Amino acid sequence: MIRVGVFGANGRMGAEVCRAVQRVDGLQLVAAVDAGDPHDEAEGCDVIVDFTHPDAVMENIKWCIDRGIHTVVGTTGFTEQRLEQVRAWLADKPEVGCLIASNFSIGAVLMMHIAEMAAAYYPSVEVIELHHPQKADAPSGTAGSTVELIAAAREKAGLGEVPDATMHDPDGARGAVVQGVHVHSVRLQGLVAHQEVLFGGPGETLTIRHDSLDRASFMPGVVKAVQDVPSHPGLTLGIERLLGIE
Ligand SMILES: NC(=O)C1=CN([C@@H]2O[C@H](COP(=O)(O)OP(=O)(O)OC[C@H]3O[C@@H](n4cnc5c(N)ncnc54)[C@H](OP(=O)(O)O)[C@@H]3O)[C@@H](O)[C@H]2O)C=CC1
Ligand SMILES: O=C(O)C1=N[C@H](C(=O)O)C[C@H](O)C1
Repeated sequence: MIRVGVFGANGRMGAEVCRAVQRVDGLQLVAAVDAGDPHDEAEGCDVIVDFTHPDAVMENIKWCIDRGIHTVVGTTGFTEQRLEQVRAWLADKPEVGCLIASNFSIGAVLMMHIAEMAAAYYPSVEVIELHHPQKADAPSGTAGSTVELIAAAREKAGLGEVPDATMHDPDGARGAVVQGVHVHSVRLQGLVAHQEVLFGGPGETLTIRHDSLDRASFMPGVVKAVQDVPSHPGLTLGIERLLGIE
């Protein structure tokens, strides 16, 4: 039996995770912690799942690692600097695992993987991410992970700059430029989490789109991560290995 705690338990994702954990044999929900609650009720957990806020997540991860508790982290806002900090904390606790994923939905992981494959073949690329208006950050963590994969694939293929990346754009109508790729963030009532990756070359375009229509889409990935993390010490990024995608 894996004893599971959830940080951000009253939030949109945290509440869904609490319900999902309670439905799975072999997992036991023992702590549901939200902002302002004392963390000590989560002391005896084997794994803590964090869906909180980019401003809170680092402190939460440190709290868990210090106590030898494995973590599954869906909260966004990770930079290379933050990941280095997590690696440093884990170095002092070699038996502890921490899995951080910008997106736990299978379709989103496949979208990123397919975008990485396509990136070498098209000079033009842009990302449009679309989310509910309560989302705390922009661009999304998924868009950040996607452009990181695209940028690496472009570099490996010897592609130079995206052709129109230096256009005069005084009002930001062309979106943010992240790792050389234009990223547009739409926030709209009625949406959950969606992303399009658009590729363009001579006489053709390719659009890869993923839609999370319900937060249920993230739960199989979160549950797999909770079951996996105790046997995988150190830092794991993404759920690709859990899905057999490399
Ligand atoms: N990786 C993935 O697949 C996904 C990632 N996300 C990410 O997860 C995060 C949360 O999203 P969402 O559920 O929509 O956000 P919500 O705002 O609905 O939920 C976050 C919850 O965490 C609480 N909280 C804030 N700080 C702490 C803390 N220190 N300890 C415990 N609880 C805390 C908040 O309380 P209060 O409101 O009082 O501050 C709130 O109840 C975001 O970063 C989002 O991008 C979302 C969906 C999927
Ligand atoms: O805040 C959300 O809702 C989501 N956040 C993650 C992100 O920033 O990529 C994952 C998904 O897009 C939903």
